[in-house]
Amino acid sequence: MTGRRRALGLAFFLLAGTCLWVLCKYVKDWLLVYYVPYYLPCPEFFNMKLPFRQEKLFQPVAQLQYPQPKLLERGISEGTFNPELLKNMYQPLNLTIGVTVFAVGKYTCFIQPFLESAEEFFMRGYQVHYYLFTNDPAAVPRVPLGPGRLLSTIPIQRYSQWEEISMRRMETINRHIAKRAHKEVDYLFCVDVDMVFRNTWGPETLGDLVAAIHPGYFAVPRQQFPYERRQVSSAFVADSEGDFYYSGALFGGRVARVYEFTRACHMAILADKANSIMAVWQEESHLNHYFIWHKPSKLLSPEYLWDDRKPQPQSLKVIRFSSVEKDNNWLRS
Ligand SMILES: CC(=O)N[C@H]1[C@@H](OP(=O)(O)OP(=O)(O)OC[C@H]2O[C@@H](n3ccc(=O)[nH]c3=O)[C@H](O)[C@@H]2O)O[C@H](CO)[C@H](O)[C@@H]1O
Ligand SMILES: [Mn+2]
Repeated sequence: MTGRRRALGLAFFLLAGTCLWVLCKYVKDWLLVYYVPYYLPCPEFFNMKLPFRQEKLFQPVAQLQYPQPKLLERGISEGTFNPELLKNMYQPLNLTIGVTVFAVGKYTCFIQPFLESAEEFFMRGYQVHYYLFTNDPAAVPRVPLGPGRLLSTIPIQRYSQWEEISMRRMETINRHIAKRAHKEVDYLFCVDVDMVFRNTWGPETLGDLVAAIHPGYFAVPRQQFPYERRQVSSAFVADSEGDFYYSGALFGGRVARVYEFTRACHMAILADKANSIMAVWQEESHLNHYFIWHKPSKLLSPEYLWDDRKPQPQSLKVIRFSSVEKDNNWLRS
């Protein structure tokens, strides 16, 4: 009798357990959050809702440990490529290179020197499409463009804080690629406007996902890189991680890769906003976080991103693109 009762009890527990497990599984699915995938390029997706479950934080079993790479052995720089050979390879491809640049508020004063110098040095002999985002289209000067080169001025709103203006570029670029740029360009570079070109910039810079070393950190041990170090931020990077400190003032690549990249950065920025936190160097921190697990396929040396305020070190043979002196207090007021 007790044996039968025990068997019945066991069967009951098994049944109840299974039911509970099935129930849990269903409830978990009901609790899914839905989001609208605004970023998908096809209009028919706009009314579609996709289920989204909070992504589990990826925790590697062992930390990725290897010595910090030396910059001077890496990175595109004078002497590491053959311009003649590259020209013969790339010219027949009939590529269009896009450039996004933002000039909001007083930053419109940088447009003229930026465009004039780009016309002189940037991707000469290729088709170039500049996308200039501004809150003040009337302030865009008329700069004569060479054949095959195009400028589109795109009106955008002005956020009150400069940090927000800078960070929102990720969102704006991402939407712009979905809406338009993916049909118009093969490669896209996204750059700061407070810059000028000073020397040739050619197809040696083209790659799937391209990044540049921040001019202030090319000779610094990784522990001293100004990555976001607070774990609550989605831009967090541990002391033992990171190859280079990349600049937020320049990134690029194949348009589809730039789309994925800007989307990931924008989502991470939104996640931080939801937690009332802003990464230490805004979108630059998120960019650096992204590049830890999605390494750029091409790295540009500081030749491609210098800063006029720094003396030119001997190791730097040419300066091709450099940030100009500026008065941040006046610009950001
Ligand atoms: C030396 C230094 O401190 N560098 C940091 C600073 O770069 P920068 O001082 O170079 O930032 P920035 O003032 O050039 O702003 C970035 C870009 O946003 C656009 N813009 C910004 C503000 C505005 O009112 N209107 C406007 O159009 C413009 O295209 C500008 O070039 O900030 C970035 C964050 O975003 C990065 O953290 C950089 O590491
Ligand atoms: Mn800048």
